[in-house]
Amino acid sequence: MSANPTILQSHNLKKYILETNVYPREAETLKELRNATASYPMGFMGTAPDAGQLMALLLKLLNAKKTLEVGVFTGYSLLLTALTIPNDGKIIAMDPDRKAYEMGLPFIKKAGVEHKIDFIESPALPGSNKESFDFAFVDADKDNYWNYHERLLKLVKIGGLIIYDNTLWGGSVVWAEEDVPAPKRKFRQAALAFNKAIADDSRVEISVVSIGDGFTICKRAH
Ligand SMILES: C[S@@+](CC[C@H](N)C(=O)[O-])C[C@H]1O[C@@H](n2cnc3c(N)ncnc32)[C@H](O)[C@@H]1O
Ligand SMILES: O=c1cc(-c2ccc(O)cc2)oc2c(O)c(O)ccc12
Repeated sequence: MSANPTILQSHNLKKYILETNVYPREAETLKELRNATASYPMGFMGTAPDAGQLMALLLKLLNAKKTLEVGVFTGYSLLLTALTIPNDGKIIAMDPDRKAYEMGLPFIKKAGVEHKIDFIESPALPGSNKESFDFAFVDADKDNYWNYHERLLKLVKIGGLIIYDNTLWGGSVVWAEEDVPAPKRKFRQAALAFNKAIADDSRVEISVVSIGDGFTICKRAH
């Protein structure tokens, strides 16, 4: 897996998509946050901008107002969501790493969307089981995705969406185990198990999209 993971077959094709259709439409504050994150430790973990563009489109299609985010880091996906939902929308965002969130906070403030964010400095998941969210984005500890899924199916409304990031884990889901760098094997196994389980889950309609590091988009069916 490279420092800038892509599962598209061609780096040139990815560059073309970014330069032609993604960067020209990316909000200035998001661009600034992305650039600042690039020199932050583990900066490569930020959600890919092309995947973010798809997420914004889905948020708009859904008219999402109340959302949940598990795994904030410096806040690329958080700022993107805050810029996309209406002015009276709310995002509950959970991450034990307040320092990374605070690195991105000036960009959130500059964008004028801080009032939409309720940052919880804690590992997920929230205590409540009340179903009320239109949308959830999960981009945290990959070996916990199934636990998040079970919980989110109680928290997201019927018809709502859940997106899981990194479900193709740098494309390594189709590699031989011995070709995967040892530190990456645990989350590869987690992605393999998650992808198999979600395929069998009739509570959701799904699409696995080879964008960013792999997005699994789930619509709660019942
Ligand atoms: C890949 S980064 C998130 C990237 C973010 N979506 C973005 O666009 O910049 C993963 C984050 O998950 C957080 N994390 C790890 N375990 C977690 C947990 N149990 N609950 C919530 N967040 C967690 C880490 O602290 C890290 O900031
Ligand atoms: O290399 C990574 C690592 C993570 C990661 C590790 C441990 C956690 O508790 C959470 C996240 O996440 C990544 C990620 O989301 C990404 O898009 C690329 C690389 C990594």
